[in-house]
Amino acid sequence: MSSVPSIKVALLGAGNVGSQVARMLTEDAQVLSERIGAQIELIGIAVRDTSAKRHYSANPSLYTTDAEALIDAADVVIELTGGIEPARERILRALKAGKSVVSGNKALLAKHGVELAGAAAKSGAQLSYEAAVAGAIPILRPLRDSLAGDRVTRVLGIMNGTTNYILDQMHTTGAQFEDALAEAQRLGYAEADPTADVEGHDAASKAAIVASLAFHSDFTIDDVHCEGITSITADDVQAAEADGYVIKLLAVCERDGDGVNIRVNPTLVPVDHPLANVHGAFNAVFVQADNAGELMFYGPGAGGAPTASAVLGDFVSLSRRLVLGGPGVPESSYADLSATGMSDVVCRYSVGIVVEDKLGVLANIARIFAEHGVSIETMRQTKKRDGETAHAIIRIVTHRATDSNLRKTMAVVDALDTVNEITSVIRVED
Ligand SMILES: NC(=O)c1ccc[n+]([C@@H]2O[C@H](COP(=O)([O-])OP(=O)(O)OC[C@H]3O[C@@H](n4cnc5c(N)ncnc54)[C@H](O)[C@@H]3O)[C@@H](O)[C@H]2O)c1
Ligand SMILES: N[C@@H](CCO)C(=O)O
Ligand code: NA
Repeated sequence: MSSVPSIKVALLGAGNVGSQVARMLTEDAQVLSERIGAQIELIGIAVRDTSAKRHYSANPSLYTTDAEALIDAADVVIELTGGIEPARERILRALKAGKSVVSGNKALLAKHGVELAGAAAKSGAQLSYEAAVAGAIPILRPLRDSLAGDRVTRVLGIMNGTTNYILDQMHTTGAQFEDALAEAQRLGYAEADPTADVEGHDAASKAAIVASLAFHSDFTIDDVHCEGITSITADDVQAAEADGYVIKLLAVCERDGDGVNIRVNPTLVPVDHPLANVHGAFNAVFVQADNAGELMFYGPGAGGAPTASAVLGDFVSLSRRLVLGGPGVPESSYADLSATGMSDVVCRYSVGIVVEDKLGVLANIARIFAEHGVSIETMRQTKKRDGETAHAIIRIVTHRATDSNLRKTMAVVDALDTVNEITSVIRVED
């Protein structure tokens, strides 16, 4: 083994992911040490309650509530507590002292990534966070290293396991939204506050991280247009199936003129599209690059052990560099591109409108679409009877239109006396 006598590891957090990392660092310590070329030693696990029951019980003497003292005694810090504070302060404490850090904290990285990367670059420490996006799937290292010589034009995919699990259950078993969410929480996929998952914020954090690496710029979650899945109903799911689609929460980061458009929204995906067959908490990410063409990354996007695999990969990689010596390689943000707004984004749409079932209503709606330059591809009407009044549900799929034209169209349609409700406006992936 090398002249580095040992690498002392501090683990912050022992929840779904942290406890699996503790297990791997304990059970695989010898194998990991061989791969790194130096003995590794887990010196402590910072938790809030040292007596709490955990998925994996490490040596009881390792648990401590004094995270700061643990960080100060370590060579490498693995942060798996989540949230902004005190995670941010603790990571900065480590980086400023030249200690390398592994984190899976996408919420923090998508908000304060520039500050953290700056602290790492200043002290020469390394900051790695493969676990932050798409769980076990290697996607950040490919973007950062393997594709560093190419020009990425688009990254698109399913980047949140919880919402994919919920939508998949709604499609395949007819499960209710709330039941599927509870199961995703039980299985360890969801964030501590699952609002982050279902409102799309978790996928938006990931999209900001991915876009920053893919386009060599600094983006934060504030640069991401974000819609979650809370408004998706069983009716939307059934209507999508009737038209030959499934609903997926997609994250898209793409070159848009001189900038980058970054968005997260529910999307209708044709049933024969590869993304339609991404089930459960699996994720899939497509990357398009000028020379590589189209690449697809697929695998478990959430869960304790799969995510711990990505954490350990980062840990081995940065520990090898510690053994070799020299500073970490900073991220490049030379391109300095800006995020673009939504108004010029072009795609197809599926809309659901509840109308009074009267002569001329359909023709009037079709006319409004045409007047706004939004061409209708298909239109389907079904009867809906509630109480005295006869209603119809109109489902329209449009040809490609700009986001602004579609919004203007829907505003005019919504104002019609004969329109009861616009139940959904969902983008359609070609
Ligand atoms: N669960 C997943 O599938 C998954 C996947 C990728 C990334 N992540 C990320 O990994 C991190 C951990 O996720 P998780 O699912 O293990 O969460 P979790 O809620 O199961 O575990 C977090 C643990 O950290 C502890 N903790 C919180 N604040 C603390 C503090 N100040 N000091 C000490 N301990 C504290 C909590 O008590 C809890 O035990 C989060 O940033 C999450 O976004 C999770
Ligand atoms: N809550 C996240 C964990 C993985 O990042 C998800 O469901 O995808
Ligand atoms: Na990953």
